[in-house]
Amino acid sequence: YWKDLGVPYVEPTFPHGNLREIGKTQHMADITRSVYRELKEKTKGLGFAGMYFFINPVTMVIDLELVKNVLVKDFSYFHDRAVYHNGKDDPLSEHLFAMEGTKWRNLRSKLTPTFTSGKMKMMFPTILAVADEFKSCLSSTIGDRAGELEMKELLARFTTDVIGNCAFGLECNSLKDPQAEFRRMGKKVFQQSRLGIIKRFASSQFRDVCRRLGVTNTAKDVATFFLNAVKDTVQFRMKNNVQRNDFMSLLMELMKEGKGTDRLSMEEASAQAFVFFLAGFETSSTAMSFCLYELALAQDLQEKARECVREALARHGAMTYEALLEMKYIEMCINESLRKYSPAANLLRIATQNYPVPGTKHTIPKGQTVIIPVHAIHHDPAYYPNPDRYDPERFSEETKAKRNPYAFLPFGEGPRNCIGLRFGMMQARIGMAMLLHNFRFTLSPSMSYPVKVSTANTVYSIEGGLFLKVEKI
Ligand code: HEM
Repeated sequence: YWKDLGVPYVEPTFPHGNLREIGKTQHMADITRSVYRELKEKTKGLGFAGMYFFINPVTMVIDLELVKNVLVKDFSYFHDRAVYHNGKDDPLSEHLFAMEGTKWRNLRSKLTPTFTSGKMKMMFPTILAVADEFKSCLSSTIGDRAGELEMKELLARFTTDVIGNCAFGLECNSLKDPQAEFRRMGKKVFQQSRLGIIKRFASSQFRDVCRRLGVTNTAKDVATFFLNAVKDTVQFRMKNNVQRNDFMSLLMELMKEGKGTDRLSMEEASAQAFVFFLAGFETSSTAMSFCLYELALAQDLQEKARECVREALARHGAMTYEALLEMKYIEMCINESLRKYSPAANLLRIATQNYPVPGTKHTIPKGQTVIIPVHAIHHDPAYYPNPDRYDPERFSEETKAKRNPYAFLPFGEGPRNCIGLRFGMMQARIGMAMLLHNFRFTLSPSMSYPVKVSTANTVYSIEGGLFLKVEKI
């Protein structure tokens, strides 16, 4: 296909196309990074390269101008994401991340008000309370002295409790109880077998056939757990007339208002709660893990970040929403982790109509998957000199202003970008500020460096654990 079109591509193998090593020796980030590196020069003037997911051709966008067209300028051609969903057999798959067309647009505009800065400010005290619990949990584990802790799991428990509290109004208790059901279920969704990863990709490519065959990607026990969690919460709130300023309340309103298909059913509401939970905890906790890892490697940067927290707290007298907004260096450190280790390694779209690629004789045909290789762009020396170096100064106002904004895409871009961006950044900032203010982190002799990336996780994350020496300050 690509050869006939005269488009540079990487030779595929049957039946996986370019995905042969996925979940085995490579993460999807490695695959797209190597295609990007090999073909960037050869695609000058064209702006894209060819790949294969199984037997299907996929367009990989390389030029940032074309990235902007796909995500923003020509959004009307690319409003859907190449994600499989099957509401009939797997109700939890019918969520905002996977929905298409008008149904997606209507729900997106209804859910957007949940994430305004005003709402973030209201949720701030809840997140702070979980951060305090996180601090107590670390303190009691290490006792008076320094101790070695596996921080990746602890951070995942922190974000699980935050999102459980803010989205469901539920105490997930995973900081207190590592075996808490919410944590167990969350883990199960992201840690997949190679077969599970391949099934996910295959179902995204052969959506109609899979729907006819009744293929599902959500494990039965996970589906039962989340459907019951939402049903119980809704029933409890209705019975006891509970009013809260959280995501669940908004969903309950959408279940009451509107007519016909406009009104959310219990299953549809559960699917939205499910995706907010999933999208909310793993991404943020991996971003924090990598940030902590880099700051443990570079003690001077860690000290600078700690100083930034101390100064803001001294100015405001306590950890307030306003103090948090002033912690610019913490934000720079998190952004640099999101650059170097973007939790979502790629963005996916489908062309919903034939798309003539500007300035070329080519057309992306209707139905074809389009991939934007975020991880590869974030490691391109043309945008980030010495890209494997961790350097928060890349996100100073001055340096940022000189860079093409489409070279930084951890939350995607355009109308279909991450709806939870503000919330994700807020919980990461609060978590990092609390950790650095109270503890010092150094490398542990029992861990090998540099850390490896897990090929079994859809999110770009550390293989095994992040063992660090943690010392009270
Ligand atoms: C550091 C944290 C986070 C990262 C790195 C992240 C990243 C992303 C990315 C890359 C996308 C796809 C964007 C695109 O295709 O252009 C996305 C979509 C989405 N994210 Fe996040 N996310 C984070 C936190 C959150 C949180 C906290 C929530 C909810 C509470 C959330 C909910 C969603 C949803 C619902 C979508 C689908 C939006 C749509 O299709 O309309 N995310 N996220």
